Amino acid sequence: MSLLQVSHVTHGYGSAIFRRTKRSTVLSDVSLVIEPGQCLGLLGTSGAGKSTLGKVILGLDKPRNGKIWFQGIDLYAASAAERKKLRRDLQVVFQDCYSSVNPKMNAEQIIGEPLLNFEKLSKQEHVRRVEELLEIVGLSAQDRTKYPHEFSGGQLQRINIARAIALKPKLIVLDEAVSSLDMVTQAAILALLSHLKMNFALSYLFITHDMKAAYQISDALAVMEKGELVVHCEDKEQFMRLQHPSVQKLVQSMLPEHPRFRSGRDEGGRDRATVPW
Ligand SMILES: Nc1ncnc2c1ncn2[C@@H]1O[C@H](COP(=O)(O)OP(=O)(O)OP(=O)(O)O)[C@@H](O)[C@H]1O
Repeated sequence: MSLLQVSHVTHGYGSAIFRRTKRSTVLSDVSLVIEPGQCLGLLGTSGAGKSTLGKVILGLDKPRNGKIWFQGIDLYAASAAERKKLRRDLQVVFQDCYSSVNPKMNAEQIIGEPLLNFEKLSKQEHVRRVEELLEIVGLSAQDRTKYPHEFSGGQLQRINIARAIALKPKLIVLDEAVSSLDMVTQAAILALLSHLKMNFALSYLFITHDMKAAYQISDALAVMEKGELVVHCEDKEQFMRLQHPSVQKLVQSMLPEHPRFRSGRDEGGRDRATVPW
């Protein structure tokens, strides 16, 4: 059974006014799957509908049509008890690490919030779990008393990741989660996410416009255009070889500056199926 199955989802915004329907379609008949332990990179230009799909998958925005199956349960038809369980297993990390946290809460309060909501831990156990989570994401136990303004953007995104993994979820929606970070920090956070995925058997929906970042972290890749899923490929190496114009454009966008890697052929005249670095 797939972990997540998005089945023929259509969604839009707007409302019917005086019987005249003024609605825009943002998602058109989107279907995809994410398997346990898999990262699906979801690419597309601005306004393609990626974040809207993320919200629909998170259970935050009921689609007009179609179904979201998460762990075999119809997300929008689930009972209250089922929804509570699904909420634990479905987490999110957004792009803006600063607006994702309450500036008046310290790291312990931020990371510990889901634990307080979902688990009954003693004060001692609670602190120990928070300290452990801080260390898992590459910060130190002493950081628990610090406030958001005392962290860099990269460190704060680590705090957001620690909060997202606190309840040992199955799927994390990473919505442009590394996009606002500088290249070095971005690489470090991508390495952390890959490490966590392997060690905690996590699955990700990695929403991005950055082909290089998507290639680095994903197993499968998909492309959205104007609300439609135009490409969905289970194997990222195979994706790189697709002739679809959107894929070609994305592959070109990630070619390194070095002339050796600019052409589609290597020194021996062989096809470069993938981009080496
Ligand atoms: N709450 C909303 N009300 C009305 N329109 C919305 C709303 N949220 C998004 N949209 C519109 O839906 C379309 C898709 O937006 P969405 O944010 O899902 O795209 P995206 O691919 O994630 O783009 P970006 O990479 O810029 O975030 C856009 O045209 C956007 O203006």
